[in-house]
Amino acid sequence: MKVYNYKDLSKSKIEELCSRQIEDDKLVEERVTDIIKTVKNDGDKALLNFAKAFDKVELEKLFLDAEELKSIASTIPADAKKAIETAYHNIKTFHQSQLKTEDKIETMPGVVCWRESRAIQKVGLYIPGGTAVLPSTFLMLATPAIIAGCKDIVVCSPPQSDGKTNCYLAYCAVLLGIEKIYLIGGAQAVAAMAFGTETVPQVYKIFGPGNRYVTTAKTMVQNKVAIDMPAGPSEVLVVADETANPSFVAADLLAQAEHGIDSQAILVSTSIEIIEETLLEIENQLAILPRKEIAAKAIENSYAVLVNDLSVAMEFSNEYAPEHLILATEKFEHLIPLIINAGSIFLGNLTPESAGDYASGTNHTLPTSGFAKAYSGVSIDSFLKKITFQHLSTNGLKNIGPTVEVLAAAEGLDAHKNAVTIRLR
Ligand SMILES: NC(=O)c1ccc[n+]([C@@H]2O[C@H](COP(=O)([O-])OP(=O)(O)OC[C@H]3O[C@@H](n4cnc5c(N)ncnc54)[C@H](O)[C@@H]3O)[C@@H](O)[C@H]2O)c1
Ligand SMILES: N[C@H](CO)Cc1c[nH]c[nH+]1
Ligand SMILES: [Zn+2]
Repeated sequence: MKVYNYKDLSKSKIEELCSRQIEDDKLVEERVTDIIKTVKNDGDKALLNFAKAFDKVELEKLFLDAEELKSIASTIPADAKKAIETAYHNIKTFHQSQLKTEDKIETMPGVVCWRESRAIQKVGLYIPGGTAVLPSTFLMLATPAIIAGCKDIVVCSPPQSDGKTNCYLAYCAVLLGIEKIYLIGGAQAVAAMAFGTETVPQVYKIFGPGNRYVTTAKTMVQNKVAIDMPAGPSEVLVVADETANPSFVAADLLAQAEHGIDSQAILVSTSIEIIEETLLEIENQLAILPRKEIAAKAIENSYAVLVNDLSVAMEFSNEYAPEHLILATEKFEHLIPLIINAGSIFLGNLTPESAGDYASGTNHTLPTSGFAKAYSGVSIDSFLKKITFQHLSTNGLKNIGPTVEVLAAAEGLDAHKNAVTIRLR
């Protein structure tokens, strides 16, 4: 991990450090364009071929039904079952609290406006399963979809080498009442849900994180379906001062680094001692990690920045716009108002990012690659449309009518003006 001193960084170097561009981005785009086209043209046949090519499995069929899921789920160990249920409870509790009814507003006497929410009827959820199968993502996506009231919930996840899925995903399906999992991964899953195939239903909005193939596919199908956000390779930025614990900081950096070689783990600190001790701790902790090759590669592509005070650290963080921001300091309260761009925040030295990944209740599907400047993470709102209503009484029509008539005339739109005039007569 390279160490920079903020005061030596030019504006363009800061931009470069905050960009997540990877050399072969073009190649991934070309490959994904081809995958989408093939799924659009060949439907299920393409999906079976891609499963063979990318997931190394010859599937007999493209989904597991309720009976099969129940049977796989029955093999889950008791402690995992309990942990999934606890996580589900917290995620459900937090997301249920986001359901709000808005007030009706009288903008002028007799003119009443309000908004009501309606669930998106057909949604597609992508559950990653390449380097690691993520049942936690299943909970993070399906729980708010169900609370919001989505009617058709299509779930795709890459198949295992035995053409099935694991007991954790299957147990989530049983717990959530999801009766089918489509065994489709990568860009082809996104294409299948965007365009539909003989077997996979077409949806209106696609949700879920994934690798660069998945994320590129989601951005490419946006003229056909809505998407939650670009939620690509995981990233974390830790702001640490002299009150931070280097072992904890190293553990948090490695937790995101182990997701994939293209993950980013950034440390911004006011203390060179904390940076140096964290780097040593990373080496120690890496040595005993089963996924050490992946994590080491991601750490190699990451960096640390020495700053002279915490406000500069926050400035850098806002420019980077991390998916996860950890404030590893006892003085985190003062920093909260300075946060502008970030997906989810972890406060103080005792709040590991993993808590949010699994079980605190907040959603772990979050914007990456700087998209936290404009997108929020998944929430109940992601599964809802907000529809506006208005009602004019006789008095309301009299009050608002002249304003509409004048503005319509100013735009030269006489039919608009007449729709009011005819009622005022
Ligand atoms: N931002 C978030 O909210 C968030 C949350 C969880 C996970 N993540 C990220 O999700 C990602 C999951 O990635 P993953 O790879 O483990 O699983 P994945 O399910 O996203 O991707 C696996 C699929 O990628 C496709 N694929 C692999 N190599 C390919 C190739 N050469 N050409 C075409 N397609 C190919 C295959 O179809 C395979 O099924 C990680 O980067 C992780 O950091 C992000
Ligand atoms: N850190 C990931 C979001 O970037 C979420 C996750 C799932 N499992 C473990 N972590
Ligand atoms: Zn994680």
